[in-house]
Amino acid sequence: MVLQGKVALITGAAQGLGKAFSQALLRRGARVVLLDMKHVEGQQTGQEMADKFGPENSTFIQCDVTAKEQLDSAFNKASSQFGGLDLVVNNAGILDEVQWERCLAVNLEAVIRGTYNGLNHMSTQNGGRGGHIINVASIAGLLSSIPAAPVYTTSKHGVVALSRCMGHAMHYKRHGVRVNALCPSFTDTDIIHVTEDSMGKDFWMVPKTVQKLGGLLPVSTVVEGFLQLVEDDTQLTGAVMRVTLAKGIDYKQYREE
Ligand SMILES: NC(=O)c1ccc[n+]([C@@H]2O[C@H](COP(=O)([O-])OP(=O)(O)OC[C@H]3O[C@@H](n4cnc5c(N)ncnc54)[C@H](O)[C@@H]3O)[C@@H](O)[C@H]2O)c1
Ligand SMILES: CC/C=C\C[C@H](O)/C=C/C=C\C=C\C=C\[C@@H](O)[C@@H](O)C/C=C\CCC(=O)O
Repeated sequence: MVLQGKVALITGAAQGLGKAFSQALLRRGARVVLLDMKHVEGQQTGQEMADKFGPENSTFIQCDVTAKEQLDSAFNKASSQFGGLDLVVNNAGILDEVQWERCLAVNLEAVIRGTYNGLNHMSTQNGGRGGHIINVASIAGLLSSIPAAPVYTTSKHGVVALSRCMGHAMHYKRHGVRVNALCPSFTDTDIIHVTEDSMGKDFWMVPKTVQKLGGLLPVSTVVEGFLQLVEDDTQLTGAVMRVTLAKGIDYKQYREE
């Protein structure tokens, strides 16, 4: 996808990966709607983007992705303000094994809703232009050996499965919308600074695992993978991109099922 003039909606865009993805898209000439539940950080990031790239090219909408009305309304606002959507990035996520129901609601249910909303808005069947949905999963969504984070891992496995199903050629033919998953390993953002309050007694395993894996990915490497996926012009759909320190950027290969 050539990004110049395209319209993207990104959830969890106030900070971390979502903010970096937004900035990368704006740099390439896209217009970006930033969604986040954090009002102060979101306003600040929105202002930063407006100052750098022009106020007409981005907007911040406060939105808790788990609240159906807020998410639906944010999609409607984004679409009417910028004249349709071309790219939806379901990125908002949390790591919370204590309030695990919330973890599933943010990481999985809201990504399902965001994927369906993206299809509704971009489908050629509904008068849309077609487009691309990128669901931010995690390497955790491809592993079954993260005992400290069973619900987070489950949620991310769900995101990978959802993206592969909705990225299937059957859906692509119907809607003209590609769906792919992005699976980074541990990256240098706030989410990995876990405490006992959110992770329970096994929280200490996270820094240990990071150490065992050789450290954290810089955000810039994940942005590089993200941009490769967005700018891919081979009609890739249902794909799962991995970004790891050990192997860099690659795609998980699946046998025919
Ligand atoms: N950093 C990593 O190690 C890593 C690795 C793989 C995948 N991921 C995934 O990347 C995504 C982005 O995380 P990050 O690393 O930038 O972490 P982060 O904590 O810096 O950013 C997450 C953002 O999501 C927002 N958010 C959380 N709940 C929300 C809700 N209900 N509604 C709207 N916004 C909400 C937060 O306010 C925050 O701005 C997440 O899905 C995460 O699971 C992160
Ligand atoms: C616990 C989740 C924390 C942060 C969220 C984020 O999505 C990152 C997840 C990234 C990767 C998790 C990897 C966990 C791996 C464990 O199974 C560990 O035991 C593996 C240890 C060594 C593997 C060595 C290797 O294969 O190279």
